[in-house]
Amino acid sequence: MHWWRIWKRLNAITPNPITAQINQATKVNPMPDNQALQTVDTELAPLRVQIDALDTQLITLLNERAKLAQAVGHVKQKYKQPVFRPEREAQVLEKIAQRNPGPLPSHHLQALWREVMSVCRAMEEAVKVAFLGPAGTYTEQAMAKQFGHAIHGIDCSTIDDIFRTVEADGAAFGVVPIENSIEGAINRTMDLLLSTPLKICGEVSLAINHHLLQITGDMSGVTTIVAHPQALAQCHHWLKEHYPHIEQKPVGSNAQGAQMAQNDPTTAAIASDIAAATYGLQTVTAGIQDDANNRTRFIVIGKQLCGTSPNDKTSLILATPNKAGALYDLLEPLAKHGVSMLRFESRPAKQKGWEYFFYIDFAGHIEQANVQAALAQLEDNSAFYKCLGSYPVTS
Ligand SMILES: O=C(O)C(=O)C[C@]1(C(=O)O)C=C[C@@H](O)C=C1
Repeated sequence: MHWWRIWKRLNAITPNPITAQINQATKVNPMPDNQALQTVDTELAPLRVQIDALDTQLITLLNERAKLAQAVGHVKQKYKQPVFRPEREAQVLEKIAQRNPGPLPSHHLQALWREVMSVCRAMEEAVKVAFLGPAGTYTEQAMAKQFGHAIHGIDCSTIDDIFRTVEADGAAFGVVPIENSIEGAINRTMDLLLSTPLKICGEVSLAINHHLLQITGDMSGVTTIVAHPQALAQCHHWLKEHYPHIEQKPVGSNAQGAQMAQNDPTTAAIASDIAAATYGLQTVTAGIQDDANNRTRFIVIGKQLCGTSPNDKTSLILATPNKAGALYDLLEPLAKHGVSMLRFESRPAKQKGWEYFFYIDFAGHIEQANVQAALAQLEDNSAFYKCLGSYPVTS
């Protein structure tokens, strides 16, 4: 028997003043384990009977919901319509929050419902989604946040691969990072959006918590720290302060770095807690990003156009004619038609020196009359115009 159990047994027979003090201070139940468990279980029994009864009702209700989703699936099949409808899912999630009487927080209920819709959707068809692999990346987390877990994830090794896989119908959707709250735009995604025929049909915002990971949690023999260049940049000051002499090596993804650290004690990785669990690494230091509110926004790309939801945004790429006041003229239609701009980024037009493409997000859906009027005028004013799609806003 473990010494701690023997000590507890002895104390149960002859209460000693030190234990009594500790018990008082920490409010530990002084009853021996089995007796305490029995007493607690007796008091819990009627509550558990009620939980079991509610679980039975929930099982029945969830299966009723799944049967309705199957019926929806048959109608969609008849009219050759897509299974995944992001605007409908956004509507369902909004209703969940509106109808929630508590005490469960709405964002927890919504997370549950994402999984409910994911399994209902899978009764229609398991949607194929391409993400930046290997297992354990933030992109995989973003994919699960958007689609739930009942999907067929296809792991790709680069952002380019994700675009190509979806373009070639190897997956119906892809999830790619587009901007980070510390480092700004993900340039490769921005550049690929310019030429792809794919549309944006959703977005996911994810809190990013980077941890320093090593196979045994010991940094004494570590000669290299590996991570995606974005993660290295997001932890730049922390690394400079704590490990200024260890070489930093960029790799394709943080999960790939974690995979490398799994097989090499001289390598430490910067990755998520999911990657740590996936590759059996120990956390040397948690939360090493320079900004505690580090977030990355991901977009969902696909061939599908999204219908309207309660709260949509639209993304465009524009270029101005090369003349004075062109940018002002370009954006004037947004103000004129009461459309609010949410994001404005520029990327150099690579073929032409000192000319730019402008990436603009604004509130509203392309099916709204004021948006259509603004877009018609924007298109007239632009030297280049591409609409990337309208899709539900998520926080
Ligand atoms: O309403 C639909 O179109 C459904 O297929 C049902 C459902 C759901 O479970 O609520 C499932 C998948 C769709 O992406 C949207 C919603």
